[in-house]
Amino acid sequence: MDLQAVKSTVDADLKVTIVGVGQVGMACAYSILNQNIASEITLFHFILFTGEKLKGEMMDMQHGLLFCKPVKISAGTDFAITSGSKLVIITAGARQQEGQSRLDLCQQNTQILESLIPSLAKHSPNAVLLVVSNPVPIWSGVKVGGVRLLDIYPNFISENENLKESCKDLHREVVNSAYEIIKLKGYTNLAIGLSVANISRCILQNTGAIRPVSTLVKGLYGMENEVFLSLPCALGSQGVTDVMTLHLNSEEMRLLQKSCKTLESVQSTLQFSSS
Ligand SMILES: NC(=O)c1ccc[n+]([C@@H]2O[C@H](COP(=O)([O-])OP(=O)(O)OC[C@H]3O[C@@H](n4cnc5c(N)ncnc54)[C@H](O)[C@@H]3O)[C@@H](O)[C@H]2O)c1
Repeated sequence: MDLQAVKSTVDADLKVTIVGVGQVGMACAYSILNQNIASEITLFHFILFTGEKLKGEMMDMQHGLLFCKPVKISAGTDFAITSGSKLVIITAGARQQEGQSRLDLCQQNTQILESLIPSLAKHSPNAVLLVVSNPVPIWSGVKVGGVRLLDIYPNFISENENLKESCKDLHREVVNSAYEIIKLKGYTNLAIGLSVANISRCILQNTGAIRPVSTLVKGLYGMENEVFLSLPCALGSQGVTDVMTLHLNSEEMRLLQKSCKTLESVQSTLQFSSS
């Protein structure tokens, strides 16, 4: 078997299903199409919510194939069309409105996920599920050459008053940036689409690269309960293969555990139709 034959076998097997064809779903589909990382992109949508839009989105992407590497584009409202996916990306869900936090969407999106995941898993039992619908907790950190600045010079920020203020401003801006974009254009989609395509590449090509994604943190950093929150994780064809252990100072540890408690208290209020 020559290399080309091996390559085409691998490529032919990389089906990605995108669930939900709203702003985020289509930005993910378009970014994945442009990055030549899937052999098939399937758009799936609940029949109740679609009208003619699903067909329109599929045709629009198909018309662009002249300018991309060959990819099969399909779409449908029957779960059977998602069969055999390697990766299922869920973007169906209520979106944040101005003034709403990610946590406000929890109950509504939990019910949507409950209605989707069993059937998606039945048709693609080996797929990695990537949930984009909110709430998705976000980890963010600054490193230079893979090393945290604070690990080299722990007092770098605390000894420099101007820098301390700049860091606070930067932190505020990062935390508020999505809300600012929602205020300006009504939703966020392009950056998240590119970010999802990048995560998809790590999974489909089994790269082992580190990306911040939300994962089960029970047993890590002294957290005892079943909470999912974002930490830097190694990603491969099985999804999250490792969670990175970071050196956190006592303040960072306190904040991480505070986030854990916040998510835990939201989780405890959620109602599941199966329970
Ligand atoms: N993880 C992130 O960083 C990030 C960034 C942006 C948006 N989001 C989230 O992604 C989700 C989608 O956002 P969007 O801007 O594409 O919204 P949108 O309104 O444009 O599209 C939502 C899609 O979900 C479908 N949908 C809505 N209710 C449904 C239901 N009950 N059952 C099945 N399908 C349903 C809609 O028909 C539509 O296709 C939201 O939850 C949003 O908060 C996450």
